[in-house]
Amino acid sequence: MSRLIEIMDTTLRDGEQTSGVSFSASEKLTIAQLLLKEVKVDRLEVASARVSDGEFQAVKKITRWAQENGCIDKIEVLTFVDGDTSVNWMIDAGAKVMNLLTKGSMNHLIHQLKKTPEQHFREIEQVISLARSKDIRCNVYLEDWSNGMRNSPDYVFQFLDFLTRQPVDRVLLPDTLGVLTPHETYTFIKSIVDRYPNSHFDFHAHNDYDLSIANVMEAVRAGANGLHLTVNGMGERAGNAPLASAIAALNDFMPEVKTSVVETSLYSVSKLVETFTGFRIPANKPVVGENVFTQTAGIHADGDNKNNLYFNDLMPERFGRTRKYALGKTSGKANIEKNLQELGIKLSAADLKKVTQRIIELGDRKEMVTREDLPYIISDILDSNSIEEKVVVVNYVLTHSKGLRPSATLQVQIKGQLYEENAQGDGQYDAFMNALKKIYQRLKMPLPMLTDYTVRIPPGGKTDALCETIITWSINDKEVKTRGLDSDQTVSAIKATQKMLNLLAI
Ligand SMILES: CC(C)C(=O)C(=O)O
Repeated sequence: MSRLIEIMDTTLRDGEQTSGVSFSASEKLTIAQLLLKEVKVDRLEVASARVSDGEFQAVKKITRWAQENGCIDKIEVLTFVDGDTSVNWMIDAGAKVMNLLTKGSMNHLIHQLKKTPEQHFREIEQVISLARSKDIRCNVYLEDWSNGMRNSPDYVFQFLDFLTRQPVDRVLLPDTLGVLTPHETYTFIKSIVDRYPNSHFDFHAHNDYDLSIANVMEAVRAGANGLHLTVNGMGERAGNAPLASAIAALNDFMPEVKTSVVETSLYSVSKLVETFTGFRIPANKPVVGENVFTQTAGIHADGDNKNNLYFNDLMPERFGRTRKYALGKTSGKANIEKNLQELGIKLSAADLKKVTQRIIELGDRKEMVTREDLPYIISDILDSNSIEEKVVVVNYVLTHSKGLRPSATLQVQIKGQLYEENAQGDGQYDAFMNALKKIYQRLKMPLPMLTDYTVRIPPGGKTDALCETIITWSINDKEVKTRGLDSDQTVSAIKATQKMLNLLAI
């Protein structure tokens, strides 16, 4: 039978200690509801006591909701060894579980509190006893426990002996400065679990050396009963152990344990926290980052078609996500075909080659091409297919400066002959058109009237590659629309104009 590991999410307490992050009361409640109802973490640490009036109001809002929804025992608040102050704060805020912050290393005890272990334990005992008399349950944090195990293990064990005699539900073991190696995490926790087999121990990792997930796994292997995690790894300095990665690692590498967390809800809570904090999820962040289920190399997309050669167990669907195939200079035909399949578009081999070529060109210019761009690229290419290039805009210089009118110098090749003109205009494109008009007037050739000019970008707002200009022209009472596509808006208008010139020349 698998062992159940309790997951305590501390995004709203330790996560909020990320520099520059502060949740409003409503944001805290929304995140708490999502974490408890959808993600189904076991417990939530929502605030530190006494921090501010705003924090007090937020806790009140959450405890009121939790009372009504029968989960008040899942809401925890970090409190201090401060006589009756934190306990009274808890009572007023309606909270029922306190995580009492105490000193887990001799170093902290001597230099910060300037107290003996006996004094510290006596004060802790008083707070716990008061809290219990008010029907508040107690967990105890041993702050700086990891350094305590390194430098003052006798003190740590003296402390743990003391706690076994207290009405405490859980002992919380923080690697406060994120300094533990996986080996130490295992050894320290194993020695504690072996000595106190009937107590409950949570491990609280920090990510200063990027070892938080490895440490979380070693803590579980050593027998820890619970883990403290945060959404997106938010938290002080380098943050805490990220919830999504920890759950994925436990599920995939430790079949002997299980958690209650619902993997498919991890992405939505991650996005919610990103939105509320403005703290962007790195695109390569495991499980929740934008790019982590995107195959970029064509050879990988090709392998996906051949017995899923490039898949691992982290299938995006597990986390409510989908695999994507990037478009760019390394993506190749296989990636483009995958995207076309998703869009339900079929192309001839010749057109596919042209689309591939265009995407490589865009990629070479360091421009990002998204799936949303693809229909625009295709329609541009199909459009151009049917037009014979009798008129080519060969070269142009466009100027735009403060205090001077925009100007254009233009060279156009018409049926093999090169013509050059320059002109000014109200904008760069207007200057371009005025130069073009001069050439056409010189040749006594008519130019249609521009009657409409529309600019669009592909939907989703994610592209930085493309802008589409659709120009409506009117000539001899007939209307014709041409389209140009480029990352530069003026260039896309010039491309649409060249198409019109070629339609005219037919
Ligand atoms: C405040 C304490 C509990 C903490 O977050 C830590 O030690 O990491």
